[in-house]
Amino acid sequence: MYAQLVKSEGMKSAAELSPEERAFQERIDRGEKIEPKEWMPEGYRKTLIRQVGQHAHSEIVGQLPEGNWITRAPTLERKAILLAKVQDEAGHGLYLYCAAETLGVSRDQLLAKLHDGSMKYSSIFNYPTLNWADIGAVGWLVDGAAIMNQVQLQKTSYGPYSRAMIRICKEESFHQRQGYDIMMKMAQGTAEQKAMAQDALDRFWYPALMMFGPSDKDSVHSAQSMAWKIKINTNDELRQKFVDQTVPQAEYLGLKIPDPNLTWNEEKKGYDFSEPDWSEFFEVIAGNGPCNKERLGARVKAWEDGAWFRDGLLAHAEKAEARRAAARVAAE
Ligand SMILES: CC(C)(COP(=O)(O)OP(=O)(O)OC[C@H]1O[C@@H](n2cnc3c(N)ncnc32)[C@H](O)[C@@H]1OP(=O)(O)O)[C@@H](O)C(=O)NCCC(=O)NCCSC(=O)Cc1ccccc1
Repeated sequence: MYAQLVKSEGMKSAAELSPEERAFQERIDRGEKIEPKEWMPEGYRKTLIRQVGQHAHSEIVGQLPEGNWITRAPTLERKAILLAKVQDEAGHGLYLYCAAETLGVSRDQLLAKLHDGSMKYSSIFNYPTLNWADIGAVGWLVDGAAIMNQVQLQKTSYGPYSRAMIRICKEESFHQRQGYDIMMKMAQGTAEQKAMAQDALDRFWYPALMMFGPSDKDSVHSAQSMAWKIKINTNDELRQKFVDQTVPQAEYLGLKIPDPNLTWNEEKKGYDFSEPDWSEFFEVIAGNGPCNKERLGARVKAWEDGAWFRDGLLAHAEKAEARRAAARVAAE
């Protein structure tokens, strides 16, 4: 199995693997889960820290575009739903930071890398949410794309990551349903509301397709990550599945996918569709998207504003420890 995979940069051939690495690869090939204290190649650990850490950062930064609309939700019910959804994303982030911590990196270290720009988060959260229809489009398309990826990641080889995905997927499917419900209301509303829904779809379609990462030929990590079953599918496979799932949903809403080349291909039993503008994608992940500075600025400010609270917690823990130490001495 390993020998058949196309090599990615820096990836060893089957013959180059050490005996430990070969035994590790055999465990992966048998479908065994790898648990925190077990031996793993350094590259496996590093790749997981990168992916799980970026995933956690995406959940945390991902609160910002929707959080922006909590105070402006059109009804009390919509507000309560959106509030719950955004809180769920915070929970996913914390859950994923815990999974990353089992690999020997602290949450503070990961956050420092997010804040200095050396770790990424999903490109999608660098686009603005301009009106209420965008909140529908985010739930429908962004959570829809996130689940398409995460359902597969439930089968990932690292135990803590795979278990985190099971819980997260349950919540993400509620998120996607609430987004689709907003789109339904708008698409069935006044002509103006339907136009807003179409406009939101027009703006979010290609950024949602970019969430799956660059096309397979430009994906530097896929081959090694798939050999280690950190990733289960290629970026293009998941993008295709997402398009095939989403087109009928758009048709049901009476909305048009903004792609003149979208056609059903009977032979592959899937849609042919236009690629996103990859130069835009690479600009966004290099920090030059419409909202990168605003998003990162908001996270750095939240970290700095929380300094007094972290200091307080630390001072309290130190006092409590000093009291325990004094009690131990007195008891001796
Ligand atoms: C598929 C991929 C994202 C990328 O495949 P890989 O094998 O890792 O990389 P590949 O070689 O193909 O790419 C080369 C370079 O390009 C980077 N890059 C690629 N794509 C992106 C991108 N879209 N954005 C930014 N950067 C991207 C990639 O890191 C690498 O750069 P590096 O070398 O690190 O500097 C994978 O990491 C994965 O499945 N992650 C887990 C899922 C996950 O993180 N989900 C997040 C959304 S969760 C959510 O949204 C929930 C929610 C909903 C609503 C509201 C709030 C929250």
